[in-house]
Amino acid sequence: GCSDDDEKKEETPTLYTRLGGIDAISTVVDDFLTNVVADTEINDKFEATVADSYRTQLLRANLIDQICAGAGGPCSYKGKSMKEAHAGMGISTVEFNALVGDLVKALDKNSVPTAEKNELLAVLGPMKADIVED
Ligand code: HEM
Repeated sequence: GCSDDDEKKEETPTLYTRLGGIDAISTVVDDFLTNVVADTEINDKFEATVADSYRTQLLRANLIDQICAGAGGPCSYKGKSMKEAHAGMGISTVEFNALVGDLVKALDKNSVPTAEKNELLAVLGPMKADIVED
């Protein structure tokens, strides 16, 4: 009946909501891409992307959708699988970690709290196996 126990508990909002929704995620992705392009450890791999504004915008849109969807938001990722997208690039663990560092910097710049930061990294971390080739 009406006991408190039967009532719907306050559910924790999705990670998507706690990150601040699509606008906040888009800002993080923009800062992330800025960091990547400035990161001499990995920016050689993005030379062709940066030289082509269509490719840059597509990458931005795919990253926003991927993070939104992975965080439980109302987006669907329409890009390639991580294996397909990175095949033959020879990405190393060192480079993978550098890119994650660039994402962490972007999350910190936007004051994303530790819990949400770690949850997002836990969504992306398992993709390493499909991206790194060393
Ligand atoms: C968790 C880590 C990573 C995630 C979530 C991720 C995500 C993505 C996504 C969503 C795409 C677009 C796929 C498509 O076009 O359909 C992409 C492409 C790409 N990624 Fe990654 N990536 C990661 C790590 C890396 C690393 C470590 C490097 C290199 C150091 C890298 C280099 C690239 C390049 C060069 C492209 C192609 C961009 C273009 O289309 O011009 N990625 N990645």
